[in-house]
Amino acid sequence: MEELRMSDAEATVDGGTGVDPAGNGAARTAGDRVIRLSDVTFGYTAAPVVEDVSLDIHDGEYVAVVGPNGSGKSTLMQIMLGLLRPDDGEARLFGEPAHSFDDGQRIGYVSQHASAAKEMPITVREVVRMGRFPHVGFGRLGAEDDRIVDEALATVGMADFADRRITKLSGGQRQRAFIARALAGEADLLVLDEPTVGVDAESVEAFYDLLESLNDDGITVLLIEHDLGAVTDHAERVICLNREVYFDGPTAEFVDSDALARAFGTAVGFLGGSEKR
Ligand SMILES: Nc1ncnc2c1ncn2[C@@H]1O[C@H](COP(=O)(O)OP(=O)(O)OP(=O)(O)O)[C@@H](O)[C@H]1O
Repeated sequence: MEELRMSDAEATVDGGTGVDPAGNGAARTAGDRVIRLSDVTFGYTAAPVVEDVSLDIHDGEYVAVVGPNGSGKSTLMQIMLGLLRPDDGEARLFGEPAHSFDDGQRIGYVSQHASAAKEMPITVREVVRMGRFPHVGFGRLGAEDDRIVDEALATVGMADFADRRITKLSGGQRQRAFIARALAGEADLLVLDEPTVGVDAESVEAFYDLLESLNDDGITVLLIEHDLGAVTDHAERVICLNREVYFDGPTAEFVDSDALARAFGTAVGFLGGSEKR
C-alpha cells in the first residue's frame, strides 16, 4: 500500500464513554482518542478475517499489532484507516467515521513496500518535500516549508543524505526518509506496516530508537510487526490478533501471558533484542 495522505479537517472527537478495554491510559479522556473500533467484523468473502474487534488507541500511545501470517493485521490496519469498511460494527478515526475521514496531514504511513517513490529517480529531499504538498496544495513550497523539511531530515538523521537519490539508499535509510516525509507533513499518527523487513539488524535498532524518540515527542505510533523482540523492547501496548483479539494490553503483561501461543496455535517463545522469530 502506498503512503497514506489525507487532507485537512479539524479533528473532532466523539463524546464517547472513554471506556478503555485494554486498561491503558486510564487517566486519558475521550477527547484524545485517535482510533476507535466497535465490534468490527470484516471479510473479503463471506468468511470474516477480522471478527468482533473492539479497541481504542489514544493520542501518544505506542501500540504494536502482532499475530501469525494471514491473521488479519494489515486488514485491521486498513479498517482503522478507513481504507476498508467494516461489514459490521464501526471504525472511527480522530472521532470521525474512518471511511469518510479525509485529513491527510495527520497520518503518515510507512510499510515494507514503502512507496512507489523508492523506485523514482528523485532525491531524499524531494521525497521529504512531498510531505509538504498537502499543506500548500499545488502551490510552490516556501521558505517555511523548506525549514520544516530540513528539520524533518535532521530529526531522522538524514540531513547528510538529503541530496542522494532515494534509490541509492539502504533499506533503513530509505525508511528514515519516509518517516521524514511523514514528519514534514506534520503527521501526529504514524502507521507502520512491517517497516523493517529487509533492513539490516543494526539499522533496525536505530530505526526503533527513532520511533521511540518520536513517540516521546508525542507522536502516536501504530506498528504491525513480526519482530517480537522489537515489540517487547519498544511498544508500550500489544494487540495480538488472529481474526479475533487474543490480547490487548501492556507489553509486560503480554510477555507473561499465553496469548501468543494461543494466537499462533503453538508454543512460541520470545526472542531477545531484535532477533527475528
Ligand atoms: N485483497 C484481498 N482479497 C482477498 N483476501 C485477502 C485480501 N487481502 C488479504 N486477504 C486475506 O485475508 C486474510 C488476512 O490477511 P492480512 O493481510 O490482513 O493478514 P496479515 O496478518 O497482515 O498477514 P501477513 O502477516 O502475512 O502480512 C488472509 O487470509 C489473506 O489471504
